[in-house]
Order: sequence, then structure tokens, then C-alpha cells
Amino acid sequence: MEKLMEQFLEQSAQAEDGFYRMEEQRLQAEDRRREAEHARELHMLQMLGQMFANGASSSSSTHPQRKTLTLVISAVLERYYALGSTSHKGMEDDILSLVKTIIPPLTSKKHKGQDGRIGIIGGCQDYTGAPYFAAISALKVGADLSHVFCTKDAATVIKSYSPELIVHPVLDSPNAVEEIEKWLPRLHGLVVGPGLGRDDFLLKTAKEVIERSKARDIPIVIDADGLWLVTQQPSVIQGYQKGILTPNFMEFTRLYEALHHEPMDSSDHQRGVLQVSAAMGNLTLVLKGEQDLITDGSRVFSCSVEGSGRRCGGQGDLLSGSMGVLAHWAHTASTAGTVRSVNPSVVAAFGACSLTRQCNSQAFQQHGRSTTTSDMIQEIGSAFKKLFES
Ligand SMILES: NC(=O)C1=CN([C@@H]2O[C@H](COP(=O)(O)OP(=O)(O)OC[C@H]3O[C@@H](n4cnc5c(N)ncnc54)[C@H](OP(=O)(O)O)[C@@H]3O)[C@@H](O)[C@H]2O)[C@@H](O)CC1
Ligand SMILES: Nc1ncnc2c1ncn2[C@@H]1O[C@H](COP(=O)(O)OP(=O)(O)OP(=O)(O)O)[C@@H](O)[C@H]1O
Repeated sequence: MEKLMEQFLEQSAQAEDGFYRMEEQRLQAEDRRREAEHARELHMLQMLGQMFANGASSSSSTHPQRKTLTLVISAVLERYYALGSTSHKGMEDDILSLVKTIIPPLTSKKHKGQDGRIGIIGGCQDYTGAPYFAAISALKVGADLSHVFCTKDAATVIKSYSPELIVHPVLDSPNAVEEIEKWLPRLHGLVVGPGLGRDDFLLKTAKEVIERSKARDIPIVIDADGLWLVTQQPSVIQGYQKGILTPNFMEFTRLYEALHHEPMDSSDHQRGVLQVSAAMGNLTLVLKGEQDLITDGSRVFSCSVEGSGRRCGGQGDLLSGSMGVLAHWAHTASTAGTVRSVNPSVVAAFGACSLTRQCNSQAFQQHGRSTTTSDMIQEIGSAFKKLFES
């Protein structure tokens, strides 16, 4: 009987492997097709650009001719962005199935720590809830250990919220960077910003910790006041392929304007996220909102898992904390060759957005208007199961 059971389990594991291999191949083929389409569009654009330049410099060219060319170019541009950038329901399902492939199996063969040790840089006198939400969400998603590096006066408060968290009161100490660096070799993912505040000394420490984490190749999610820092000094994370930015609309606008020195065209978010990601060296970016837009500069995925109309503070912290764990899992899966067709940071971002929205929807069904982030955190287990384990 036991043998039969073993055979059965082995066969189902093989069948599952086969399914994911085929799914991966299908996605790769789809990618190749889109890339070819992209290349054709780009070639057309270049030709049109040349024609336009020739037309504009030629004395014989008439004003209506130029106008027509301009119209053609903008039509092609629009098509180019549409082709390269929009995601549809089928793509959402595809990427959701990729998220499933990065989740490490729960087995009795692993020891504590192997599924992730996540660090949160944030927590100061004013904000103790945000780092708590991020850190506890990382644990509830499946990290084994969650560390919070906060200021001295925030530490006791955060500890009192939960015995599950490891809290280090070091962020405002004179040797904060060295204190935090001691832990970096043990961390698999870092979330910088929830409840960090905007004190110059704390931002300077956060910057140095980001630099040292990059040197160790640790995935880094930057949120909230961490994004304030990036807006002041984009180079701190520019081009780091294991970095993810998670701005809300306000934070995104600030970043856009700092990078482009002009107001953002708020009627075209898709173009905006592509531009910011490109300016940041193809960094993965999540613009949170009615639909979350996720891009690494090559195309835009939109996550529209149903949430609710309730927008209580702290939902973004749940998002960034869970993304810290998923980013670790996604990059591990990528190194193992499991995820190839889509940037692992994008897979992690999509997973965290879907999860946050699903938690919001489930919590709202029970609590309606009085839903808070703590209610959403209670839903992480069942939302995760519904989205990724069914
Ligand atoms: N319990 C806790 O401890 C929590 C602590 N938190 C921590 O607080 C810190 C500061 O973060 P933050 O987001 O409040 O600061 P900031 O970027 O100045 O935005 C302020 C203004 O921006 C606007 N605005 C916001 N979203 C927008 C949108 N989608 N679209 C348009 N506008 C939008 C809105 O402007 P208003 O509507 O008031 O005019 C808002 O007042 C940070 O460390 C964070 O982690 C939070 O995590 C919550 C839970
Ligand atoms: N209008 C909306 N409709 C549905 N879901 C939304 C909407 N706006 C945000 N969300 C969801 O809430 C998550 C958090 O986004 P939000 O804009 O609240 O972040 P935030 O302002 O940084 O949060 P925080 O309060 O933690 O600072 C998003 O990832 C998204 O899934």
C-alpha cells in the first residue's frame, strides 16, 4: 500500500513537472512571437523616422505631407506601445501559473531559515505599524524568519505587537550600518521603507544598507519613504536587476518628475511606467492603483485581481512585505532554471499584488467598511492557498 502511494505521488509529481515544462515552453514561444512583432514595429518606426527627417529637411516637402507623416508615426507608436505593453486576462493567468512554480514545497527535509529570512528597514517614532505589517506579512506568506531594523524608540512598541518578529533597535544608532550589515549575510530579501520616515540620518543609513545589500546580490523591495530616498538619489538602485519599486500614484508622480524634469501625462499610466522603468535601468516597478501596473521596461502586466473599495492604510506594507519573500523565491527559482521566460522580479511582483488584492477582497467580505490591514493579514493563508495552491 505504501509502495503504491509512493508510486502515485511520484507519478503526480512527474505529471506536474511535465505540465509546468510545457507551460514554460508555451510562454517562451509566445515571448518569441511578441519579440518578433516588436522588432518589426521598431524597424517600421525607424524607417518612418528617416522618411520624416528627409521630408522635413527637403525644401519641396509641403506642410500637409509632414502632418500626414506625423500622424502615421504617432499611430505606429501607439500600436508599438500597445503591442509591447498591454497584458490581458490570458497573460494574467499565465503569470499566475508562473508564480505557482516559484513556491518552495513544504517538506520535512528543510530546516528553519531555508524558506527565507527577510529584513525590513523601517520603523521610527511616528510609524510603528508599517514595519510590523510588512514583517508579519512576510512570515504569513511563508518566510521562516522576519527581522525589523528600526529606531530605538520604535523597537519596544513593535515587539509588543508580535512575539513572532525579531526586532533590532539599531536604525538610529551611530554605527547603524555596521550593526545591520552584520545580519546581511543571513538575509534573503530586504524591504526598505515602510515606516522609515524622512529623517536625513535614517535615509543615509538606508542608502548605505541598500548599497551593501546590492553588493551581496540580495533582492531589494523599495517602498514608502524608501521611494522618497530613490526620488532624491535614483542612482542608489538604478540598474539593479534584483530591485523592485512599489510606488503609489503620489510616489510615482514624484519619481517621474524627478527623473524626467517635466509633469507626468496622467492620462497614460502605461507609458509612464515604461518610461520610469527605462530611466531606472529597466528596474521592476509596480504602480499601485485600481489596477496594479507591473513592468521591467519591456512590457506592462496589469494585475486586476478583484479587491474592494476599502483603502485602509497599511495595505501597501502587506504588499511590500510579501513581495520581499516572493522576490527571494523567484530569484532562487530563476537560478535553478525554473523561471526563464519572465523576469523573476516581475513574477514576484505579480504574485504579491494578486495576493494583496485577494486578501483585501476576502477581508472585505467579512468586515465591509470596517476592514483594516490586520483583517487582511488574517486572510493571507487562505488567499495564498486559493491563488497559488489550488
Ligand atoms: N500604521 C502605520 O504605521 C502606517 C504607516 N505608513 C507609513 O507612513 C509613512 C508616510 O507614507 P504616506 O504614504 O502617508 O506618505 P506620502 O507619500 O507623503 O503620501 C501622503 C499623501 O499622498 C497622497 N496619496 C497617497 N496615495 C495616493 C494615491 N494613490 N493617489 C493620490 N494621492 C495619494 C495623499 O494626499 P491627500 O489625499 O491627503 O491630499 C496622502 O496624504 C511611510 O513611512 C509609510 O510606510 C503607511 O504605510 C500607512 C500605515
Ligand atoms: N483603487 C484601488 N482598487 C483596488 N485595489 C487597490 C486600489 N488602490 C490600491 N489597491 C491595492 O492596494 C495595494 C496597496 O496600494 P496603496 O495605494 O494602498 O499603497 P500605499 O498607499 O503605499 O499603502 P500604505 O497605506 O501601506 O502606505 C495595491 O497593491 C493594490 O493591490
